[in-house]
Amino acid sequence: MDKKNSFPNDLPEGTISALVQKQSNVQPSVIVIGSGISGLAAARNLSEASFKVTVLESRDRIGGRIHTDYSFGCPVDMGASWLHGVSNENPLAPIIRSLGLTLYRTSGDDSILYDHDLESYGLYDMHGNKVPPKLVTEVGDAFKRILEETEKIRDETANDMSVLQGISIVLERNPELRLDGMAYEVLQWYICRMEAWFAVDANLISLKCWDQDECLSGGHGLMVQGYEPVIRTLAKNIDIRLSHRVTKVSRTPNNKVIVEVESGTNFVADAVIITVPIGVLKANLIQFQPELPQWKTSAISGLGVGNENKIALRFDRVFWPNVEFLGMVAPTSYACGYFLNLHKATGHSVLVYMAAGNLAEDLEKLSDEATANFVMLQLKKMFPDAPDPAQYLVTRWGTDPNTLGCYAYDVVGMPEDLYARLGEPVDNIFFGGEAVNVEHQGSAHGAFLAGVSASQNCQRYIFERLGAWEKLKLVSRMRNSDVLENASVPLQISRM
Ligand SMILES: Cc1cc2nc3c(=O)[nH]c(=O)nc-3n(C[C@H](O)[C@H](O)[C@H](O)COP(=O)(O)OP(=O)(O)OC[C@H]3O[C@@H](n4cnc5c(N)ncnc54)[C@H](O)[C@@H]3O)c2cc1C
Repeated sequence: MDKKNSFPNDLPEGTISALVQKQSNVQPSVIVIGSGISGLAAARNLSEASFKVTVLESRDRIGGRIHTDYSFGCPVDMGASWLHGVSNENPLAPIIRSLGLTLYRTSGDDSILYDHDLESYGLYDMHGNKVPPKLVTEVGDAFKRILEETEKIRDETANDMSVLQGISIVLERNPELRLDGMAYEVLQWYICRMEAWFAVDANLISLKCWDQDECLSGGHGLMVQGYEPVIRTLAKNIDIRLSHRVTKVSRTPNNKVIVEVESGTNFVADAVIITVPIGVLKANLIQFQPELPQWKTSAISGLGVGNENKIALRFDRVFWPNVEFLGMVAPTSYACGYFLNLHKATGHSVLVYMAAGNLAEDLEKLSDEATANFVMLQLKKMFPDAPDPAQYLVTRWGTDPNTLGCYAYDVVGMPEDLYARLGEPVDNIFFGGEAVNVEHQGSAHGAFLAGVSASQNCQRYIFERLGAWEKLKLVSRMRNSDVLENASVPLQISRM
């Protein structure tokens, strides 16, 4: 029996499907916009509760900001690549375990501001001199202290300011924490790494909100086989229409939604779940009829969107040391940089350069070739004899019309309830997506949870409209045996 198109006949009394069948013989329908991890989580949840679900996706592929590229002959994640929180409390753990995927833990530290595994770093200055590991550790300790002092500034000041401003005040007040020479450059590198977490420069990050993310336990682990298998699993048997760019969402007087796509085709359903990136919402690429209320539009415009790009380089041979990260220190955080050494985690001779904030935006002004050349110049500062890469890949998350940025960040002085408001439904329009998750925004697991939560709200809305919410024993969680099969096996952690 095709689960997508009809109800099973043996519906237990008290389920939504049985109730709806009895009342109207019409299966409740939901359109999900976007086939990233959030949209797929929402679609899967609803599909398993016997809703008719259609996913409309603008790209010709699924996964959104999770995108594993295989053109190097091995998996390379050009969007999300880490599982933040390598533990069973991570909502993605059951899927990862059931698929037998391996994680390479780069750091056991749960901190988001200081998530460094110092032993596996190789840092160099602009002239190719290796930074002594002792200095890296010392500056790391100083940076930790600076962050602690910065927290005190936050606690004693009513008004918000940027993290950079907070750090400047700390250095003014504590001359012993000021650094110079190479130590100053290493400090800039730590700031560069922190900026990469938020995907925005430190002069734009809100001090009030900067460390408010909930961090799951277990540290940070790279998905050795890439994130793609997770996406494929969630997408299994879901009706997904690729190359369907939504341009308009209209509510009708009879409680339906009409969703229009670029080609002019309309889709009608009882409700819609929007999981497009915050950058797409901010750019008003989807029109709403009637317009969204002011409390919603101000939440959309109030959030910031950062940018991060990856430049992956495949070489014919490994010529770099066996460390997890190779970094360049410099007089400003903008001029610092780092490469993730995928060889250590996966055995493939691939380096991934990661640029965030202003640098990520500036790189998008260059051609792919010029970007790869820029990255090679950085690499040659460390390894003058580095050969040309055999292949390279360049992302443009900031200008890609399907994304328009990397993920949400907290703007200085923003109201505290923006994420919550973003997640609030407007009648039968529900909102999922990374930026909606109050505790884990900017992450794959946060986006997944936001999708699950939007689908639960959507189910509740439809059941309430049917007037029988209390009577129903709802299934509002992932219960698919396909997905959770073998869920009791442990997470596989490797360390090469
Ligand atoms: C470079 C980078 C590195 C990252 N690293 C990590 C990491 O290591 N670990 C981690 O946990 N998280 C990471 N993230 C964040 C993580 O990737 C995202 O939070 C998550 O994938 C977002 O999922 P989503 O479903 O909310 O959005 P998306 O994955 O963006 O899905 C939204 C979908 O909507 C589609 N869409 C857009 N406009 C329309 C339209 N008009 N009509 C129809 N469809 C539309 C898009 O094509 C897309 O498929 C990273 C992100 C980036 C960009």
